[in-house]
Amino acid sequence: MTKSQEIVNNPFLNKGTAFTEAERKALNLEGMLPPRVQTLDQQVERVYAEYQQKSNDLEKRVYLMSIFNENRVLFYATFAKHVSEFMPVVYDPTIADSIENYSRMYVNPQNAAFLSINDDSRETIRQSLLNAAEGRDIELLVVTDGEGILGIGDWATQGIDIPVGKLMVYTAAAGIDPSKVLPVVLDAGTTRDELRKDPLYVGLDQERDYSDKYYNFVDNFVQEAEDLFPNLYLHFEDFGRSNAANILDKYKDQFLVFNDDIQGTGIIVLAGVLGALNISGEKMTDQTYLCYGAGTAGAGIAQRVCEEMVQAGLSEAEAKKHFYMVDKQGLLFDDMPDLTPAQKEFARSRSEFENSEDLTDLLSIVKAVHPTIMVGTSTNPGAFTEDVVKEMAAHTDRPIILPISNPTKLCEAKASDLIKWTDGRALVATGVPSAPVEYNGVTYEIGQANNALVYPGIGLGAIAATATTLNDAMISAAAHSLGGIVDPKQPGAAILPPVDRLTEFSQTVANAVAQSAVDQGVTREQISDVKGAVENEKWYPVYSDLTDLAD
Ligand SMILES: NC(=O)c1ccc[n+]([C@@H]2O[C@H](COP(=O)([O-])OP(=O)(O)OC[C@H]3O[C@@H](n4cnc5c(N)ncnc54)[C@H](O)[C@@H]3O)[C@@H](O)[C@H]2O)c1
Ligand SMILES: O=C(O)C[C@H](O)C(=O)O
Ligand SMILES: [Mn+2]
Repeated sequence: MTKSQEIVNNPFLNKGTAFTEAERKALNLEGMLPPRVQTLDQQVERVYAEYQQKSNDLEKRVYLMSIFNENRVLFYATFAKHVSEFMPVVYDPTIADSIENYSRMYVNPQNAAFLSINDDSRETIRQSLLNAAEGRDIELLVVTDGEGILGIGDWATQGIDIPVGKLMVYTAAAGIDPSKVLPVVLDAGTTRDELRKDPLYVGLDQERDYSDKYYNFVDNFVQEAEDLFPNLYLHFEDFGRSNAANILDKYKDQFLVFNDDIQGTGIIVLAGVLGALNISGEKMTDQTYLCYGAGTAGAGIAQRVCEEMVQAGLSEAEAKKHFYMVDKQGLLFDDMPDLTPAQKEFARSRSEFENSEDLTDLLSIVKAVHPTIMVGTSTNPGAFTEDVVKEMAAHTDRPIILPISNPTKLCEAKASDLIKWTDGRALVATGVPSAPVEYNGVTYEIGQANNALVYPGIGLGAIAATATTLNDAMISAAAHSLGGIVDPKQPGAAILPPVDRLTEFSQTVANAVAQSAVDQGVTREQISDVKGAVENEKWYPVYSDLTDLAD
């Protein structure tokens, strides 16, 4: 390829019709582009107009991805102008359709690294990461093994769109430089037979590996990534229930790592609960918490809220008494043989109930324990039925209800139903965006309890502070920093800040996390001006002069 072709084909350099006359001359681009030089604003207008022509969200997403593949500045400049409109298209829920159709729609690897358990030597992994990074200095890496994609299960290699999409949100929300990021998928096989049988499937045709070989593969990847990119922030996403917590626990004291489903979700739900208590005027330590769907996210959230009760003055044993975990078996009891380690922490004793054998369905459980907070992470659509919700609302003034299973088709309840069934008393947030609900003359704004509202700021804060670890104090600081953004006195106020202010509160979260790291002294460098360090780390979608790339 000639140098001029390399430039126009490099999404980190390409400006399309916005290459200036001087650049076209200096870089030998004359004749390679139509003659009129356009501004970035004009390009953004053109992209948005074309986007609006697309007939459904998946087509819109495919179109935006083509812009992303060609020109990062143009993609992010357009995204910045339409944040709340683009979020559900670029990210959840439309990303779920794009993952399910990934192989048949395959067009471009999107600068991702694809690693295979069949070739898991450290040399191959190292070379693969180097190839995908193309000499770029990587500071943020999002990795999945595709086993627990949202609530839609095992999509193995097709799950790569999750790291790609999460990284897009990092840049749009927090201004992470898109040339410093790397999406990675670890293909360890799949449990989904229909994928394996599909001749178009681009991943490995083999059973998912659950042996030590899998952990060895993950370890080779982590060690090589940490070695190649020494200042790395390593984000784990959508690993399966049997692996996610193990992997986080294995690396969290050694490297700067983050599990979004456990920690990010814990933070956003805690922030939502704090927002709800701010509205109701109730105390955290008076709450009774019901986790419905005690998997990776459910347990991560319960741990975070429990930690908050401990910080509010309860002993750990006292705090745990406020929690009830429900999974497929019903209410979880400590004599059940198949509990996960995280479930065991919160399992109850049968002796607490006269009818423990009957506590196998949500309605009976709600009747027995009278929760004041109910969080759904079960992937069981519609599980928060009218009966369940009315029963809950009969025993508490302001029931806090967060059905956050994604995507939309898996959500435990619709926000509009929750408001209606509780006569406007419920304090609600959902995992995907929900439209405001009109009820009895009040407009109820529905917050989005999605980790996307916090993980970009956490990453930016940790990277800007040169943090060496991401610890509980930093995580708690992130959750508390979102308070005060919503006016709790406004009737129908949301419990979480609105997505159209995502960039603003990502900055707030980043400042809080960076400040906490600096206060604790867990940074590589001495930082005196925390806000300045966060601002310095930010990238903005504007073109820079490329004439000096000329030979
Ligand atoms: N909004 C957010 O920010 C956010 C973040 C993470 C996960 N989630 C969503 O939460 C859901 C769960 O994700 P995860 O990573 O924890 O998955 P997971 O597989 O680890 O956990 C799901 C749990 O639900 C249980 N379950 C399944 N059917 C059930 C039923 N009928 N009744 C009770 N429990 C049932 C499973 O046994 C499992 O323990 C997904 O839909 C995901 O999209 C949302
Ligand atoms: O990706 C999302 O929308 C949130 C979360 O990480 C999930 O797994 O559902
Ligand atoms: Mn996730």
